Amino acid sequence: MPPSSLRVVYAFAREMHPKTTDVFIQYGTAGFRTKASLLEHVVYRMGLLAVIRSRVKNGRTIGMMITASHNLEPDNGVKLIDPEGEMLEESWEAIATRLANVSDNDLESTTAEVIKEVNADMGLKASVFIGMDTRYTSPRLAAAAVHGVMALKGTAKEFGIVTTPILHYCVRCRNDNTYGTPTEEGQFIMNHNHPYGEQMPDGPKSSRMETCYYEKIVGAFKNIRAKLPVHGSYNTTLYVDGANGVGGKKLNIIKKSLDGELDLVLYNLGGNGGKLNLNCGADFVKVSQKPPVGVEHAPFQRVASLDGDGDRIVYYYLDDKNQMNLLDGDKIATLLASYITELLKACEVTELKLGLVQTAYANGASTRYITDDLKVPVSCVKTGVKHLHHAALSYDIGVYFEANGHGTVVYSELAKRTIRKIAQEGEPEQRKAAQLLVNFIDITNETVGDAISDLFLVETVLCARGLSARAWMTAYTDLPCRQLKVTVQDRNVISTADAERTCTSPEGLQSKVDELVAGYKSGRAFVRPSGTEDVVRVYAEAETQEFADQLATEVAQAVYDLAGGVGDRPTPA
Ligand SMILES: CC(=O)N[C@H]1[C@@H](OP(=O)(O)O)O[C@H](CO)[C@@H](O)[C@@H]1O
Ligand SMILES: [Mg+2]
Repeated sequence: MPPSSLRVVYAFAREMHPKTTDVFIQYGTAGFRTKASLLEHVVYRMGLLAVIRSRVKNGRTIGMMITASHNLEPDNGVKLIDPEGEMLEESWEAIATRLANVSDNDLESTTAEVIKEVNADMGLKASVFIGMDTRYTSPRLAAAAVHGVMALKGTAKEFGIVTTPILHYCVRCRNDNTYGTPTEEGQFIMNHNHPYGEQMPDGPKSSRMETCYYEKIVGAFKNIRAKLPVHGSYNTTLYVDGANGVGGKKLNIIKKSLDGELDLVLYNLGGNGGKLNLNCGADFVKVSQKPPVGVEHAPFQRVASLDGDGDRIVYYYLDDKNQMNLLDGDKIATLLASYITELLKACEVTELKLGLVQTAYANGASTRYITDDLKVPVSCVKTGVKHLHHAALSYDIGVYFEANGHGTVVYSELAKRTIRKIAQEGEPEQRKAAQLLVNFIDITNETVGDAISDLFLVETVLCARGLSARAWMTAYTDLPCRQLKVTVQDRNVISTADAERTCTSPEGLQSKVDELVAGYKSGRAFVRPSGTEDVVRVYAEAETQEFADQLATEVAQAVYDLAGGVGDRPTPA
């Protein structure tokens, strides 16, 4: 691209999306995330970067999702999606941070430098898919994204309000039509064809694109249900907390096509003044260990709680003493892994290696259960789905979940080929199990953790085993745990190693944590800087809730003292 063309980049930025703040912003665990009012120039610049990335990937489609997930309404964010539907390659995060923080005056030259450094052929076509969550600031940011894409002569397609995993899925399908229906023919709310860019046909004015996603997941769910009679203590009524976000809205569309196989009773769909993620949603339920506001149910009723952008899910029920019983990402991962293992055994497949991936936040009891009872290999990686996803790809079948309910299952080509072959050519009993497994794979959104896909996977296993949530709970008993946040002057003074389980700086903090942990039976604790909030996170578990709370408070105090705490000292949990 001749240098003169880059003037458009500068002019657009100055006129429409000027940088109005000097606050430094960093591409973290989940892209950029901060107050929506500080983001417009960042999103515009990510539009530029998405085009450059698309060209480096030979014109393959890149995704841009406008969301701040489980954060409250005033926040927003943006993250890029790579061609396979995965998170942006880690080495590009620093480039994203650099481009987001340069002054408007330096934007033109920095863009040119980046293009040179990554060796992008700016003569190639470029395609970017853009989706957003339900925040009122999202449409404005999506417009900034489109402008960024157009400034570098890429083609932007807007999907409007979608869950994050729907956008990941669509990006993957656009680049690999064996995974799903090619997205060109789907529903596009709007095409922005640059006059010199790639010309994309308008899709039919139906919801074909989403139907493709729905067809994949719900179609496979209905297929599997036809083979699995409802029995035992499984009940087809499922209550759902939609966090007043996009996931509940999409389930409301799906609900009508379920033909009674699953009776979804939906709450917190965003109407009636319900505020996004406020005292509801998967993150609130997991961290506070309290039921969400706005959901009414009888004791033992199974409830699924989604987060604001529909990529996380946890389950819970209240018992007859109104006590919270949480079935989190660890419980979901173990449920799915044990069912897949059971089906593989019935298929008589021994050559496929199944493994589970967790983070340090996984409850110690779950890790012990996986190793001792399920006898499945388990690895621990750094927080953030990209780390889990990559580790899971090293298995033929990799099950990964963060304790907060973000996860999925990935299957290698060998695993899929092997299972499909048995489904067609195996002995009758093997064939039956393999056919269930084929449907199970189809329900899965392998690109990223997906609350909707995970919901149907969980419901499948519970139905197949005739389990109530109460019976599912008995697989193992969680160690009581507590999470706290500490505000410090600069959270980057904390460095960690060993999948974030050991703190390597500031000096003395880890030995203090070790000393505190040693005072508790079944005690475990660690600290790490958050990648999405300006805080240090503290995690502790111990034999009783009282001890877990106490240990967490003591560790939080150590962080405050040794890592430059600001504001109020941590108060007892
Ligand atoms: C303890 C915890 O739940 N951390 C979350 C949170 O990251 P932090 O880096 O801890 O802020 O947001 C991430 C993005 O949603 C998610 O991947 C991660 O698991
Ligand atoms: Mg989310």
